[in-house]
Formats: sequence, C-alpha cells, structure tokens
Amino acid sequence: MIRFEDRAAFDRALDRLPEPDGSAIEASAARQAQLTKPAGSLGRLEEIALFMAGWQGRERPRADRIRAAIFAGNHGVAARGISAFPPAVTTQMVANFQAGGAAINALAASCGAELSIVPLDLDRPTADICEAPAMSEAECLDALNAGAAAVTAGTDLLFVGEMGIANTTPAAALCAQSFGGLSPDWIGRGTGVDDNGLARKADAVAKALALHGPHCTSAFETLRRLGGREIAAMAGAILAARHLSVPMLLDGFISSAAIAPLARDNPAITAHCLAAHNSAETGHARLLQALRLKPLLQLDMRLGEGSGAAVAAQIVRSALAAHAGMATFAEAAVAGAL
Ligand SMILES: O=C(O)c1ccc[n+]([C@@H]2O[C@H](COP(=O)([O-])O)[C@@H](O)[C@H]2O)c1
Ligand SMILES: Cc1cc2nc[nH]c2cc1C
Repeated sequence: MIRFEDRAAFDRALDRLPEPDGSAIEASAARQAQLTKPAGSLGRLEEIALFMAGWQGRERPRADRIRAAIFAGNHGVAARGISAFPPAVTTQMVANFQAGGAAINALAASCGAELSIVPLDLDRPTADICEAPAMSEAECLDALNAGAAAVTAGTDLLFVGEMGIANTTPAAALCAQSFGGLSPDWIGRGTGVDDNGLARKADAVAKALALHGPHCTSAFETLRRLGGREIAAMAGAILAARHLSVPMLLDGFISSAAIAPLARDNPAITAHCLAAHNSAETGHARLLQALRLKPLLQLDMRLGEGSGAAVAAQIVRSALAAHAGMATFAEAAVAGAL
C-alpha cells in the first residue's frame, strides 16, 4: 500500500512517475496485429487494450478485478448559496450508497466493480475557500492518504468518484488556478443552480483565486488551499494507483479537476488514466483538453459518484474481451491483408 508520509513524500511521488511496461505493450500489439480483423478496425478499443497491457504488464490484459472508490466530503463554501441542494445531502447520499440505492450501486454492479464508500469527516466541512485554506496541511495529507489507502495492487482497473455538495466550486477554482482562463470558463450549474447561484459561484471562485493564487506554488498547496477532502482523496488515489501500476478511469468534472494541480506540475500524471466521459458540466471539455485526455463517452451525464466511469468500464471490458478472445488469422485459417 502507498502512503505519503509528508508533503515532501507526495511531491517526490509526483516527480518520479513509473512508466508502463513497454515489452507487454509490444507483445500485445503483436497479438493485435494477428487478430482476425482489418488493422485498426476496432478503433479506440485497440488503443484501450494496449493501454491496459502496458499498465498490467500482460499481453492479454484482464478486467476481472474492477474496483471503485467513492469519496465524500463537505465544503465550507457551500454556505454561500452555490449549490441547488443543501449540504446535508452529502451525508444522506452516503447512507444511500451504503444501502445500495444510488445510481453508482446499480452501475458498479452492472460493470462488475467492487465498490467502496469512503466518507471523509462529513461533520467537519472544509473552511470556506473564499476566506481561508480549505484544509490544514495535516488534513490534506490525511485526505490524500485516505485516497491512497483505497488502492490495492493487482487491481485490473480502478475508478474513483465523489459526492460533495458544492464541490463543483472548488473544482472550478482548481482548474482556473492550474490552467488559467477566466473563472466563467470553468463554472457550470453543477446540481442545477439558478442564474443567481451561478453569479455567486463565479464570485466565490474569483475571491478564492485572489486570496490563494499567489500561494499555490505546488500541487499539494493548491489542493490544500482550493480543494476539499474528497478531491484530495481522489488525487491521492490517482497518484498511488500510478505507483502500483493500476490503470484508472476518471469520471466527471470533479474527479478530473482533482488531478489538475498534479498535471500542472507533471503533465505525465495522466498517462495511466482514461477519461470515461465528457460531463455536461461547463469546463469539463476544456479540462480534458488541458489534461490531454480524449473522453470515451459523451452521454450528457453530470451526476458524479463514479457513474460515468462505471459505464465506460463496460467499454474497457469489451475492448479486453475482443483482444483476449479473438482468433488469429492463422488459428482461424483466414487470409491476411494483401
Ligand atoms: O461529475 C460531474 O461532472 C458532476 C457535475 C455536476 C455535479 N456533480 C455532482 O453534484 C455535486 C456537486 O454539485 P454542486 O452544484 O453542489 O456544486 C457533487 O456531489 C457531484 O458529485 C457532478
Ligand atoms: C441527489 C444527489 C445525488 C448525487 N450524486 C452525486 N452528486 C449528487 C448530488 C445530489 C444532489
């Protein structure tokens, strides 16, 4: 298991990112070239198979052990009237996840993912990012380590998701801080906030950036000041997964925003990640471009909680089923290309 002892250990882990297994990719590509189909005809399914081969270190990658971790946190900035729902919904939805009644329960079961729910200090919201850093150094480290602890070596595919009323606001602040652009570029309606709520959100992001921007000199500090516990936990899980060579699916706007500060410091952080979908939340398309990720799906989803990743996991399963199960030209006695 990966654990970040202190902020410097996190910085080091981000600085020294392992690469995929090149020989497994080569072997997998050689097999792919022999399968009974015109070269390239399975499109992105072929890329996915090689991506999975590299991170799993196997010619025929598997999707037998899919794990999902959903992190939940509460946000001080919610008091500014920036969400269509009250903050109590975070805890209520965690109970719903635990009882099996949420979308992610149904979708994780459907793709064969083992689901873990990780509530993070829900009775203690982060500080309002317009007034103070969201978390202390110790709180941020705890959240990063809660994320890292959710990653198990040998997992074939991992996805992370989140639940946190108001978290599209810190997510927008993380994007603007990491990649620039005006705050309206990154601000959307989240759970369905009205025009007045949207204006309050733009104001909150602008205030947070003015207060913290000059101090955001590292990924850790940016997460600590502008993020939230569930956001830092996703960042910790993504970095830990990289060090355990576990391939990942990113879900929506908030889970993608969690690695924005990491990508600013080391753009290679996204190499073990597939973007599951392009969320309907404003800013997600721009964010995926900045992360240099091409979403697998565009379904106008904007739920969060890992839902888009669970649907995309079915695509990964299909890619691997074709790659592992198809006959070669020689096996099937089919003539190859002229
Ligand atoms: O995943 C997304 O792209 C997404 C887009 C909009 C909203 N959400 C979810 O809605 C909540 C945040 O929305 P809000 O309006 O409260 O900031 C949080 O629980 C997220 O899981 C998620
Ligand atoms: C009901 C509800 C479910 C959610 N799941 C993720 N974010 C959410 C936000 C709300 C409001």
